[in-house]
Amino acid sequence: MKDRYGREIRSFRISVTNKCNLQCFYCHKEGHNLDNNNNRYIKPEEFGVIVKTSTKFGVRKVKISGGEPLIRNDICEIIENVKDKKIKEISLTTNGIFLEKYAEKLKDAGLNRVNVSLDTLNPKLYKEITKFGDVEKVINGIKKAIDVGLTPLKINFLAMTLNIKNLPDIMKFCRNIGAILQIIEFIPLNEELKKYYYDISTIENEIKEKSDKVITRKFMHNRKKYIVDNLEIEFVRPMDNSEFCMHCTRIRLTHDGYLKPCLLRDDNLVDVLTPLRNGENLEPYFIECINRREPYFKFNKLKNKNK
Ligand SMILES: Nc1nc2c(ncn2[C@@H]2O[C@H](COP(=O)(O)OP(=O)(O)OP(=O)(O)O)[C@@H](O)[C@H]2O)c(=O)[nH]1
Ligand code: SF4
Ligand code: SF4
Repeated sequence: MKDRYGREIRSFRISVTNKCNLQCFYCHKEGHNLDNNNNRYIKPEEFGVIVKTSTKFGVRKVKISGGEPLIRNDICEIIENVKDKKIKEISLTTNGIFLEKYAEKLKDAGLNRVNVSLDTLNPKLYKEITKFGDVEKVINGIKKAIDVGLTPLKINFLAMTLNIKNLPDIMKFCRNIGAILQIIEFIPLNEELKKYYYDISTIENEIKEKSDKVITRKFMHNRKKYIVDNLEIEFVRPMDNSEFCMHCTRIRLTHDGYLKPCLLRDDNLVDVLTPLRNGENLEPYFIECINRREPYFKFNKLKNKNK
């Protein structure tokens, strides 16, 4: 099904918890919502029903996120329930601290690949950014995940003024271990964070010039992917980027059971857990969520078909 802006629905990002073992100063608290009610803790089989319904509207890829998804001790059961013949890929985004411990079990449960956040290899700076994190654990987790085949593994590098000097080291690391590098533009959530904003277009231009090949990821916000000396580098530039939003094919589920039409909005959620627990058909709730979708950064070429 397409939304009012002609955008298809292909991927479903499900937050399985709003809790995290780290406290990054820039955290979006993506899993966080108005409702902090334990009764709305979603069970593995409930994720299964919700994801199965989403496949009727075009979803073929599931991204599991948090908070930190690996703090749920039933994470493997969640993955087993989400598996469906129509779902072509299940991936998970993690801070990597518990990855070494879980990698093999996740793979056995049916997870295809992981994205790991890594803003620096420097232990001191890593701790400064994450408050409690030990970067050694993350590095070991990444290596283990590659060993067990949770690949292609992506490293998420959030480009900020305070870590941009670390980018060459991260590039070298990714090249050595065969990971894909995602360079993500930082979205300052408040005035105080604006000093960390770093415009990644200069780096993108440099990389574009050096690259051997450029690929556009259709259905993934039309993101550009560059290949430089065997290293794949992808740029994620959501800030004020109307093209990014125009090609957005994602819906989300909050950790407490609301369908979320857009990452950056909390005012248009659709409760799907209550109807699920009342034994209702969930399709009308998905239709409502899809109808509420709007590109956050609008582009004047986009036409609202209802107008
Ligand atoms: N604004 C916006 N940003 C997004 C969206 N999806 C992902 N991002 C950004 O991209 C970052 C990386 O997301 P990941 O969860 O690692 O996965 P992904 O890159 O979206 O997906 P894959 O490349 O397919 O693994 C997030 O931290 C967000 O900053 C989206 O729909 N809207
Ligand atoms: S690891 Fe992710 S969820 Fe946890 S605090 Fe950092 S940004 Fe937030
Ligand atoms: S900001 Fe909203 S509309 Fe834009 S890409 Fe992200 S989720 Fe999609």
